[in-house]
Amino acid sequence: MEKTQQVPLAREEKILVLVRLRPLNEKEIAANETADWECINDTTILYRNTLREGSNFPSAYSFDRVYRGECPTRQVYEDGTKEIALSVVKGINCSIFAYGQTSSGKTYTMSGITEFAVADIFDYIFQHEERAFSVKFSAIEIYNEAIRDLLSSDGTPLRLRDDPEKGTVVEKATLETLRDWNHLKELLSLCEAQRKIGETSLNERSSRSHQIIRLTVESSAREFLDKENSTTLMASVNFIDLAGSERASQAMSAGARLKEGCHINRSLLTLGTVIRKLSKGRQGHINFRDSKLTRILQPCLGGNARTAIICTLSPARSHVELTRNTLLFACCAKEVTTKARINVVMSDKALLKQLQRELARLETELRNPASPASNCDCAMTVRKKDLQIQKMEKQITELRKQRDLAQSRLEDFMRMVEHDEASKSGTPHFGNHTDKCEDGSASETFDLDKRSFISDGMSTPLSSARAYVRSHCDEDDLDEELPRRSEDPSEEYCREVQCIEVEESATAYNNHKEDRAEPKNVLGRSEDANGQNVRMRSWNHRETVPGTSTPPENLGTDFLGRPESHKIVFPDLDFGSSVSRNDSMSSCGSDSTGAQSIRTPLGEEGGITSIRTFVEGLKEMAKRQGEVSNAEDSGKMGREIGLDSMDGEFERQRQEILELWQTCNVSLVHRTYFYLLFKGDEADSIYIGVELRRLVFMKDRFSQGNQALEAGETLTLASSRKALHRERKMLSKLVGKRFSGEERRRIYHKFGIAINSKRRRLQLVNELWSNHKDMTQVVESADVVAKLVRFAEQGRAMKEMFGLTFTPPSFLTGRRSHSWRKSMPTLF
Ligand SMILES: Nc1ncnc2c1ncn2[C@@H]1O[C@H](COP(=O)(O)OP(=O)(O)OP(=O)(O)O)[C@@H](O)[C@H]1O
Repeated sequence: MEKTQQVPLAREEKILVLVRLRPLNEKEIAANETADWECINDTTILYRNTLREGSNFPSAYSFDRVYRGECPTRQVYEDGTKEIALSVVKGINCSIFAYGQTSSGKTYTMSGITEFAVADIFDYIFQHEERAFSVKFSAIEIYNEAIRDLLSSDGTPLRLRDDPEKGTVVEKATLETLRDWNHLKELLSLCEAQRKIGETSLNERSSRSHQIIRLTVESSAREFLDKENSTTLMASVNFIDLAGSERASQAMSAGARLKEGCHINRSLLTLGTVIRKLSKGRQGHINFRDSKLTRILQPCLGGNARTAIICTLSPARSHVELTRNTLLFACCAKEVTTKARINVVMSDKALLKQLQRELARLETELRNPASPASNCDCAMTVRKKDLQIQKMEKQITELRKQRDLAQSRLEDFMRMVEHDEASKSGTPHFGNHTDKCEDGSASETFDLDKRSFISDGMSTPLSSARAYVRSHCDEDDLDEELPRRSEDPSEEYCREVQCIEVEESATAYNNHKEDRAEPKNVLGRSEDANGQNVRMRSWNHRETVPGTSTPPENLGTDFLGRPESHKIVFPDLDFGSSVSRNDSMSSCGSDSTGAQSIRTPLGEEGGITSIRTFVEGLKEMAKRQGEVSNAEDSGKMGREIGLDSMDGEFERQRQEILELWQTCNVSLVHRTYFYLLFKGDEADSIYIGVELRRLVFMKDRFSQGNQALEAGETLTLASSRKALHRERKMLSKLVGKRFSGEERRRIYHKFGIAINSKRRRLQLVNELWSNHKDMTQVVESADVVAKLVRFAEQGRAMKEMFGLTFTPPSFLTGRRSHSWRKSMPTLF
């Protein structure tokens, strides 16, 4: 019989923070330094300078463990970091890093910890012959904000790439499959030789870069290898030796050392800020992207990983300030929570099979009502669902009306545009309009019928805005001095910008998604960044490996495995809002991720024939997961699959959206509408989820140099940039119309534009939405664009119309819905 896939839970835990005090070194002793710090027990370190003046700083600091100078690294490893490091063999990502001022003992500590941990990992592997393991090694350093591969003599900086599934990825980093202990030692020596080291007055061999050594461990049960239902555990452990903070005056650095010191301090400052913000509970924007170090470390700092930080200290009085800084960092770090999961990778076949089984089960249950005992419950549920369906049907009718109204307005508007074009060129146009684009690229036929597509869906403001801008892209008379046209197309633009969906877009989008499937290797997984197949390898070098430690028991058995590729994943979307039906639908959207792999069969196999079936199905899935969760860990599962409310996620997601808008050159009008409409109500979660997925997809396509489809248009990074440029030009035309002279002056002032500067309107619109990190600017940009497009007059109805493709009538009315499937991708 086939194994049932467990739905493991995520485990939230605080970062483990250890403090290691080194003894005074020879130089410090020679300089008659006093040791001002003392570990008074296993968890507390005390500042003992009796001469110190009254200070605001505390004298005692407590952590998970503190270690005195004479304490060996082995002990720091054994009772602190070992358990975390060994999580990797159970499919849980983990990181151990050393933080502290220069010469405080980071490299000393991390080199020992790395070797002990790898020895134990080897040991575990040899004790578990029933599983086939593969261990890969990679090492990079971040030197002066450039990333270098420590396993390659080629000094070319490596690039960071944002991968929608894997997060931030270092491109083209060498990945060595570890053979044995000697191989590991060889690689470690290579890293040591390659790493940037320099002499400062505080440390003869001061590390001038942040070093990250990564081991990626994969394992599969031999019994199931090459079988359809094989699953793989895959996780990485990072050993991170940070460069040390330093004062230029103390390190006596100059020239190259000084420059290095500046880079080191800057990136550590960003790390400190990130940790400080995370310690306060992840509200607001967390600036992970401000340095390469924090981008790479993002998962260890609050993401899907277990993390230990070893803060190293010098006891010397002369270093008291830096020591205090380190302790403050450590105090914040101990408040940071991470949420590690078991990372399970399923083969495509196994995944498909499981989903088909699940689908069949749900259908059977719906067709044959449950046992008499639960009939009553069932009837209640059905009644409830019926009521919900009726309510939604009403909403659909209402939305249809709004859509039809928008459609007729759009048609009027298009007629007006054609008329306008015809009168300009002197040639009458009926129905079709050939649209010349600014870049001189191939013109496009603008067909009213196509534009009014609206059979089932509605477009996002983005698509409509673009349609309008395109239809006017021959208007280059944007200079402030040029006379304005007597008609004001912007009026229509403002009204129409809210409308309608191109149904074809969904189809094309879907097709693209299908095209996205990556090449698979024999284990059914994608190739890694180097194009190497990620394959199982058995381990055959028992005799060469030192260390005999026993693996920790029961590590993470109650974790939630979340996919990076085809992992078992239940929908990421928040299900908690009142629009639960919509949420349910979204869980069936098409995506190329693991989530998609789950969803596709539902749609493609046509197992869902009515909304009731569908809703029940999803509900059942959620319930099933809830059961597993209860069995394993009292109810956390609910949160994992999003049954709770948005839980403060809103701010984080909104920040992500702001950033993605900028990256993907999303229409300013779209941004404004979205920003002003969705302020974090419970019911907004679905829209936010939809927007995020759409943007992530678009960004992903762009970053691969591919096209994305948006409302039926093929977009590339370049074309989206151009569209945005055209939109800015259009908006610049409205500045004079919408704002009085006084208002304009005020706005120019706000955006730092000289009142008498040339083309100031264009300057202004170029400033709008130009800095997603500056929330004041975001708010003001939204305000200005809203006024330009008269958003305020459009009312709340817009919210419901905003890209609302998840209530396709044909689906809800029970028709077997082709268009439903087509409309789904806009959810992602
Ligand atoms: N706990 C310790 N016990 C004994 N010696 C130590 C200890 N920690 C560090 N040292 C010694 O102190 C010196 C500096 O240590 P190390 O190079 O590890 O510091 P670091 O924090 O990595 O410095 P940098 O940031 O400049 O690279 C080394 O000679 C090391 O052997």
